Amino acid sequence: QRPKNFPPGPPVLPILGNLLNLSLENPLKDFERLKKSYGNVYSVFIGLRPAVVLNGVKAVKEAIVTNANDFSGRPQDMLANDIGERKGVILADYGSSWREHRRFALMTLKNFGLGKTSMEERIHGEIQYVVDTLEQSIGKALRPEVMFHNATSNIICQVLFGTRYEYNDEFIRTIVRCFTNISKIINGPWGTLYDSLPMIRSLPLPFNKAYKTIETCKNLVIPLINKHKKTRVPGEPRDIVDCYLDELAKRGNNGSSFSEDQLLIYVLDLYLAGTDTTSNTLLTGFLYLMTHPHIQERCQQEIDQVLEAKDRASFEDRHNMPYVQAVIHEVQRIANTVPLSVFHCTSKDTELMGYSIPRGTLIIPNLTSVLNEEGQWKFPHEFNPENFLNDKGEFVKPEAFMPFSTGPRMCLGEGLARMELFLIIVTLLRKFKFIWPEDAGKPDYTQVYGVTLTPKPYPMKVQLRAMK
Ligand code: HEM
Repeated sequence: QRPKNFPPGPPVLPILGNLLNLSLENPLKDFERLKKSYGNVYSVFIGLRPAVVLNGVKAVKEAIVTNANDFSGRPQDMLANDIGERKGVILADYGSSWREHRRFALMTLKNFGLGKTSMEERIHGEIQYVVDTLEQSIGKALRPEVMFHNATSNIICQVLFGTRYEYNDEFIRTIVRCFTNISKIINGPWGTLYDSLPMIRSLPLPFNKAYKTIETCKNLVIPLINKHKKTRVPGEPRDIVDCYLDELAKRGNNGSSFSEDQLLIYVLDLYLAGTDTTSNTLLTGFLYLMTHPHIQERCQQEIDQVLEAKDRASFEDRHNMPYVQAVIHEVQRIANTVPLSVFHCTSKDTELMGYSIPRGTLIIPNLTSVLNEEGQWKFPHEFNPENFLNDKGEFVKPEAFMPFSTGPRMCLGEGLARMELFLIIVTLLRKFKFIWPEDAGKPDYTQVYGVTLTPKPYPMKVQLRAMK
């Protein structure tokens, strides 16, 4: 039953809690409906587990920014944590190991060139393979999901392992398949049942496959780490794995949170967080650009004007491209790539907007409710770059733009993701015209639910643009 002064919510059934109020396939509409009945801060029981859902910019910020110390934990007893052994960054609880690994990730991402040229070099290097793939597809319809997925995967692989893979490489294909399967299990009905009903966890049910699959991933990465150990020159890191090994040598074994076991999960974390998110955002972007040709053309005009004869775009050019910036941000708003953020958890008994919330309560920041919140956007329910432009046509970023979440747990890959989105979209729009194939019927903007939202697979046609 609800603790005293807990946020309101639908009546709770024994054992099942509110599972019957939520679609296990896609609960986003249910969360929206419950908001209408119970307000911006309400509670649901996912089986036996109490959860508080935060809706709208005010409630989300008040919890995870203003009261960040109380609201920045991660639940530690769900399938995802059990698989990840509570290590790494994404699912680590709010504490010193998380803090050290987060700081280290931000620092190493910076040293590998975020904001400097070398990250741009790596991204541009990978874009060339995308350009080649598109050039080979001129005149034919192609399905872009594998291409974008491989590109974002390679960018993060270069930062992590200093290497990229051919688009048909077995490593990439296996790791992508494994992560897709794990995320399907975690998000699907079996994962939800595992999280809601602890008594079924020891039974031989389909969620056990997730443990086997993560072993396959680890077995792919262990040889890479071993190779780094053999070939590295201490103090001269080539990539993040080398940086971590340097740090490990420096810290030794005296109580540090850094260890080789941590490294394995840390690397898998960054790979996982950095791939699907960015590629799904790109997929949404090109779906909308193809089906809104006037917006695509206006971007191309601005790109031609700003880049003139320059041989390629740099991230700095964004400051001269307000319209392109507005389009990319609008793509992120509509893509709503991580719709319920990553779940948080209260780390102590606390209060929010007059309600009492005990320690250990699951917190669901409903980013969807912020990205389409009425009153925060000029056009909350349509794809319209005007959401990010003021009367003078200048780029502005409303407070409710939080696809990367906010507060101390906010996405640490934001800088990398934004650089990738900008350079990929600008380079491709400069070179190609993207066309919705005539025989493809009406575009379907429905998204497939998961930790990340994905557009349904769609076809794409490309034509070379005459370079100005
Ligand atoms: C468009 C692309 C991306 C989106 C929309 C996105 C979104 C998010 C969101 C919503 C969170 C949860 C924040 C919270 O718990 O409040 C998150 C966390 C995280 N993201 Fe991203 N992300 C993207 C790209 C990336 C990339 C490229 C990386 C890789 C470097 C990355 C690494 C992480 C990590 C490590 C966390 C966990 C942070 C923590 O728990 O402290 N993300 N991201």
